[in-house]
Amino acid sequence: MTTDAAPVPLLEVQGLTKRFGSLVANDDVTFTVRAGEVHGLLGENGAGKSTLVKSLYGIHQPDAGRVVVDGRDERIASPSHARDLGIGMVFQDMRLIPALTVWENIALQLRDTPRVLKPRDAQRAITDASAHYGLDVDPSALVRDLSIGEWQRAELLKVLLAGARVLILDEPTSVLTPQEADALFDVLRRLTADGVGVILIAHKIREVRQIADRVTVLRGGRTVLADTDPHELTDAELVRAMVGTSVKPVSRRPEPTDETADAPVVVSLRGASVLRPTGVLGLDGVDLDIRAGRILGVAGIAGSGQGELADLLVGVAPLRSGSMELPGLDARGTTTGDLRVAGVVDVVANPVHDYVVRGMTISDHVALWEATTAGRRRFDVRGAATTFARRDERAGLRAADPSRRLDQLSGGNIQRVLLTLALTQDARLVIASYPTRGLDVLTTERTHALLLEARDRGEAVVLVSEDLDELLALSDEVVVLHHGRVAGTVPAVDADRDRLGLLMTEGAA
Ligand SMILES: Nc1ncnc2c1ncn2[C@@H]1O[C@H](COP(=O)(O)OP(=O)(O)OP(=O)(O)O)[C@@H](O)[C@H]1O
Repeated sequence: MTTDAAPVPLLEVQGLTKRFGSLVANDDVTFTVRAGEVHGLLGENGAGKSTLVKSLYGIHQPDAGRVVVDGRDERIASPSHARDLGIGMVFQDMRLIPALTVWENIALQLRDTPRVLKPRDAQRAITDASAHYGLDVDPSALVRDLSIGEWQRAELLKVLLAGARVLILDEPTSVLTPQEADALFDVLRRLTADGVGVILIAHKIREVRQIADRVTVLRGGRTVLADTDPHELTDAELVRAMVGTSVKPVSRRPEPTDETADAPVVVSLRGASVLRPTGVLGLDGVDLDIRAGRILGVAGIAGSGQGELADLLVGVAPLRSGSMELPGLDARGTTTGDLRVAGVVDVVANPVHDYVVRGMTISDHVALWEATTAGRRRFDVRGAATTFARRDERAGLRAADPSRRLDQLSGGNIQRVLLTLALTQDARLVIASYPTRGLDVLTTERTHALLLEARDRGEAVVLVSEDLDELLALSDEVVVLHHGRVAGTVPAVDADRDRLGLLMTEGAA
């Protein structure tokens, strides 16, 4: 894709430094994006990737350094200024307005939005762009009714129609199924063929290999590898650049056995149905036995009932019909509080929204966790730092200092705190929804090991994930959900990507 590359880079960063108080999040960073390339921005959790792109999108103001756009020095004052300069960004937490249609959302951000919108013109522009880039989405659909993949495509269209020539994507695949991720990469190839420069924040080496033309690696806020063709490096060299040391071989589970297939049932669902807030059935007549000492993988395309299943098991969503028996849990009832005290631990799918309390430190969260899992009303904030240090040592996820505010940590570092608490809890049942989303390579490995350790201690683990490799590597069996129903339960020995993929998309035969 470099044949039509412009001689002047689309974007150049020199010596960029950004501090938050005494913390230096970006330290003398160098970074270049050329027309027609996908530039992978890599690094461990907390390395400074999001901070860098937020400076490029005008959300943060750097303390030092130059940002050169199309050969001109710019001080990017705000996101709208960035958009005027042709820089667009798609966020992890996508930012469309759910109550509006796709075209209304897009029209709101077009450069020359007229005072009176002409729906037909706007819809035609969107349909043309959808066809050109292969971004399939219905302009008249309400955003709240879209799947995550469609939502992301709508977001991309919005950014492209606003005139982006530098497109920033912050971990776009973390919410996508493998098929959706492949489709997104096809779109990125079309964009680069048109001369767009893409900045892609990514954690998975496989994806970097699949799509990135060049990579830059940040470590501890500094550029440790600039502007490099990833094909010149081995996987081990790439990971070493990110983490700074050699990496131990990947931990793989031993061959799955059926020794625990008859282990005691911890929770049993029969004909379990759960309503979504919109009033439609999210989970529809599900039969499932969750057993001690086993990992039950849950697969499905986004919105197939995974969320409702997790919510039911942790007491957030009530049963509409059917039954939930808890023979292996000494629970007084099925409220969230009862279940937590009985040893049900929840790694929520979206910690930033559903776990983090704004303004509170890690210690505060630890005290809250300890109190609710013990069914106490008293919060021991003073003892929390010590407790957390013990858990951190046991988990080995290198969580941040407990005096820091949780809402000020990077996404991956928030996840590490939650995992450190959840996977050192000695629980009865762990519901882990997308536990490695947003985690760097090493932390993902360690989290996998912790889930296997929990299983080997006899905990029942329900692992919800869109990463089929992860499900296949860890699960003893995989249940596939399709439109809220069980499309099939496949023992790990018989499971492969094709079989799971077919059940996910087609349902039961
Ligand atoms: N608004 C803020 N206030 C204080 N510290 C911040 C703020 N935003 C980021 N940081 C800190 O800056 C450092 C870099 O964070 P950043 O989010 O850029 O990392 P990242 O590489 O994107 O990580 P991840 O892969 O986990 O998303 C971290 O130590 C983070 O806690």
